[in-house]
Amino acid sequence: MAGGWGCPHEINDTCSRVNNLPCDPGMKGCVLAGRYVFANEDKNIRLRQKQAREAQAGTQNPKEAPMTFSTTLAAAWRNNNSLLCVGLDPDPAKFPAHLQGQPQGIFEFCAGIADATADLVCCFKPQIAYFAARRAEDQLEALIAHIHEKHPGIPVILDAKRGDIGSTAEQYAVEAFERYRADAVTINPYMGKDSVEPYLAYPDKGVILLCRTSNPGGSDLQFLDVGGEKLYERVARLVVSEWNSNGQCALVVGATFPAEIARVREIVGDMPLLVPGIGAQGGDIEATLKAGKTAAGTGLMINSSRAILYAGKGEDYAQAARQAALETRDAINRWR
Ligand SMILES: O=C(O)c1cc(=O)[nH]c(=O)n1[C@@H]1O[C@H](COP(=O)(O)O)[C@@H](O)[C@H]1O
Repeated sequence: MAGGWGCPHEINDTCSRVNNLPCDPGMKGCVLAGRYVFANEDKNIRLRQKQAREAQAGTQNPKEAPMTFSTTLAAAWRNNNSLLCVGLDPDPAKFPAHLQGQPQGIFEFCAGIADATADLVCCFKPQIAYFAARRAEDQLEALIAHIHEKHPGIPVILDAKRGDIGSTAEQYAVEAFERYRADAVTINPYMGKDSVEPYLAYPDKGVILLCRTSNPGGSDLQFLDVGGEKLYERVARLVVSEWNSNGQCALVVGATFPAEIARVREIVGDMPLLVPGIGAQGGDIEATLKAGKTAAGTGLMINSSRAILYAGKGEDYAQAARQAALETRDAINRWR
């Protein structure tokens, strides 16, 4: 017998998609990642899953207008002819004088950068710590809403690097996707599949897992041998073979380690890679492209934050950022 109000699962059955939580007909639906899923919402989830699979295979029906992270990213790669991700890491100490001490200065600074570069990027990546450290979460919310409204084809990745047990991860997923309305979020895979499932339960959203990070200390754990392979290789294999059933996953691989970019590309096929580490961290653009581009010349979100944000120090900071973004996009495109 089906649950109340058209719940697609059986009463007292379990929802196999997330944590085997029990169906709850009394709540008019079944429990999914702490939310209640109604029959029509469930249908939408199935439709979006189908669209994501078709977009990956290139067989989507244009009339169905798929709106997943993967399809929006693929369209931005194409429409803006760009693999550049501009990272929004606002540090007020580096702001131009006219924005220093302004109550909405963080929003103003980042919105200025976004408006000046939106036609040159494939995505934006705000780093949550820069906002939270200054009690500016409301400005982060406003910034993401601003980007959605003014630049609707450009996906926003919330860089939060979350990772916790399932029940807590459910709250982080609500924070990223429902509070901030991000299109994707960065996640630490260290606690395993059940810690990632609450994010995967949003099949139209991107889940970007740390694999081979750009910092020197990344080698402390990610380079450990685990039964004949390196830990980062195991992460890549797990994600592509077991976690990516909705086609919504991507991996972080630093531009500072091109040999590992090549190895990850070998393991994951065409899965998108978020590649931070060019610009301020000194990663090499040519080596990154040679190691990481797909056969179609895409597959990468190459992040630069400080080198673009602080290219200029005056009132024309956004124009200076645009010039830096343009040069970086073109330097990337030279090797596609
Ligand atoms: O997940 C990330 O974005 C990330 C992963 C990584 O391995 N290395 C890394 O630098 N990042 C982030 O990418 C951005 C790099 O900034 P810049 O070095 O200024 O370009 C920062 O927001 C970092 O938090």
